[in-house]
Amino acid sequence: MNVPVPQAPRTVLVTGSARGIGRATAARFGREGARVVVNHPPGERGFAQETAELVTAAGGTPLVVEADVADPDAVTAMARTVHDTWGSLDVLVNNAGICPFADFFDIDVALWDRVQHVNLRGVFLVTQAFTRAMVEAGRGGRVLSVSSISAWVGGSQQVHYCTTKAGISSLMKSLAIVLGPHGITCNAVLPGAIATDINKDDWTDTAKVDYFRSRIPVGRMGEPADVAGVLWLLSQPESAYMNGSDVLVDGGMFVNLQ
Ligand SMILES: NC(=O)C1=CN([C@@H]2O[C@H](COP(=O)(O)OP(=O)(O)OC[C@H]3O[C@@H](n4cnc5c(N)ncnc54)[C@H](O)[C@@H]3O)[C@@H](O)[C@H]2O)C=CC1
Ligand SMILES: C[C@H](O)[C@@H]1OC(=O)[C@H](O)[C@@H]1O
Repeated sequence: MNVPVPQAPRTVLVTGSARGIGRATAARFGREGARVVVNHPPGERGFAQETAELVTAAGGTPLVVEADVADPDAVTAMARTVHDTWGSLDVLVNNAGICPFADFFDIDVALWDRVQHVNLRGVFLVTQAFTRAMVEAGRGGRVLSVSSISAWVGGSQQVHYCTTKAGISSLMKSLAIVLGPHGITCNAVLPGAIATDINKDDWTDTAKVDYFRSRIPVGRMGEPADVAGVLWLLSQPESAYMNGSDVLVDGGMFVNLQ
């Protein structure tokens, strides 16, 4: 099936868009006049409202929806709200994620499960809930999931986290096969070191920040807009033949071994 050109205004869901990369991505899609679902977990409505104001200021139309992506019932309710309000999506950005740094021997089952449920099960739940209607709508579309450079490398304090990022990348490859025949492409974006809250505490270690910066050929840490721009690019008609790809967004950090 030829992938139809998405018709403006497009309807976009960005999970975890109260802050960080998700916020920048929601605002970026707002700039094209999109209808943007701003998703946030319980307790972050204030941040989400700030994102909604940015979407509106950029020219888009926001819809703030609370849902913990790890909670199947909350995801089902979010899908019902979005479909009742705007119908099916054109673009799904699976962005929500957590990375509570911890020593391997300090990771208990509860922490392991929480990271797995938010970062990986959440992508499964949201993608299944929303692509079912996308298939029925027959307009094609995009599923873009934020994996990480951590899908390709390890982290001594990220044993629980890196596995979820590798899982996201793998999930997109299988879904590329399932959804491709419906004109819905599935790709993973793999950011490197991006200055957001997820790193706020970890980057108080100035030696680590200096090491990261020394590994990045473009000479700077990433910003949320660096990732948002690539996510927007991958939503464009010109990316229609990318399906099952991993797209590094790291300034050259991964390849810079020597
Ligand atoms: N900042 C970085 O260096 C990198 C980040 N990433 C990924 O980028 C994505 C966004 O993270 P950042 O913006 O950096 O961090 P962040 O901590 O600034 O933002 C995370 C977002 O996820 C939301 N969130 C957390 N748990 C949620 C849940 N259960 N349900 C719904 N939303 C939830 C938060 O409200 C927040 O908006 C994550 O998937 C992260 O793994 C990947 C590679 C590098
Ligand atoms: C949370 C990490 O510091 C950040 O997110 C990732 O996926 C990479 O490991 C980055 O360093």
